[in-house]
Amino acid sequence: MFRKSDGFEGIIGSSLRMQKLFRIIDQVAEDGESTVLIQGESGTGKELVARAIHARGPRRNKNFVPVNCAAIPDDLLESELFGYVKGAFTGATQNKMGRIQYAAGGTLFLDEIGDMKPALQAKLLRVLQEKEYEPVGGVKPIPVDVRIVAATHRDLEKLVAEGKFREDLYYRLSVIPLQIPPLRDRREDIPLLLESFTKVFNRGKKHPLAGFTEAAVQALISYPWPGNVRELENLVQRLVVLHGGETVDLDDLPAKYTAHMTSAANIRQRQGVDAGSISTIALHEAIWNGDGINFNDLVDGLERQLISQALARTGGNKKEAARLLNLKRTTLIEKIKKKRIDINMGVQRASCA
Ligand SMILES: Nc1ncnc2c1ncn2[C@@H]1O[C@H](COP(=O)(O)OP(=O)(O)OP(=O)(O)O)[C@@H](O)[C@H]1O
Repeated sequence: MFRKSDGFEGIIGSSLRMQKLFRIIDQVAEDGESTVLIQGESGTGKELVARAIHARGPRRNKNFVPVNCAAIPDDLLESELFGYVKGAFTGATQNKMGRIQYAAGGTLFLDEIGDMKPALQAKLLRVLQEKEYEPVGGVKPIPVDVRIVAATHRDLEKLVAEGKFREDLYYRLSVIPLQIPPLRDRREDIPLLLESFTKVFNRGKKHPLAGFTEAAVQALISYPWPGNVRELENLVQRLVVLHGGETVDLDDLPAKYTAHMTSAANIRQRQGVDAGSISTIALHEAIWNGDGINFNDLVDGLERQLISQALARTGGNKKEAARLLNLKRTTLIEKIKKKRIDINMGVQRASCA
């Protein structure tokens, strides 16, 4: 979808939470050995994170091998992972290399690890503890050097408590636990994701999508996104097809993306009061959930957006951007450095808007 040069290894996000995640990915990647357990809801980008860990670490020149433990039937998963020797079962007419061996020297990404059956969990534990495995039907252990990155959208601790997941394997896997926040907990990223996906899906289109009205963006910012970034990506793809050449307004959004608002008219009214002001994004009531808000994240996200937009409007000219923001130039430069704001990103965003 995104190129590796977009965002952080193709992961888009400028919220404080994502910036923190990027820093941790770099630390984890550098280590190159420890097992990582990535947890997060479906569609939050767990596979992207696993790929980034591989791509930024010392194993990058060897294979990254993804295996979806939920998608492969139980009886096939064992031979897919560990391979088999000739004669292991009817139809095994020759030796077959398993994906663990294919990942040797590189990274094995075990997606949906929570779905792995107990017998296989025991075999995997052996790989982690002894750094060796036996192919199906084999008698001799084969040594293997592989980094294991596992992911799940399930609560593994709960599965352990219910006796469905081995406790020893859980501890072995979660040497480095990474939690990816759901999109509703980093709503500041939504405008950037909308712009970035629009740019991608607009490529080569005769009638590219012109963008989104402020009201449409407001509605999308306050939508709960149960399908996370995958859902947002799919929505933008659909809008590019159905509304090419237009600016997406509230009425163009499928009903479920506006149903959470009190009424469309209500939003327009708010817009009227504070037309064009980005502060309505951060102050929208929908940011309040049962747990309260993350004040620092929201303020940081708002600052980033304002700075990026000012840079975008001025083609990256810091002096002009500082004037638009009514900030001292030195203050702006300090903030750009401290927040590691990508000046080019702002300029690109301006040219695609
Ligand atoms: N921060 C992000 N920036 C850009 N694209 C993203 C981001 N997060 C997710 N995506 C995109 O969303 C889709 C789902 O991502 P991915 O498969 O990594 O999620 P996942 O958490 O592994 O999902 P699942 O648990 O369902 O396997 C992909 O198309 C991916 O490119």
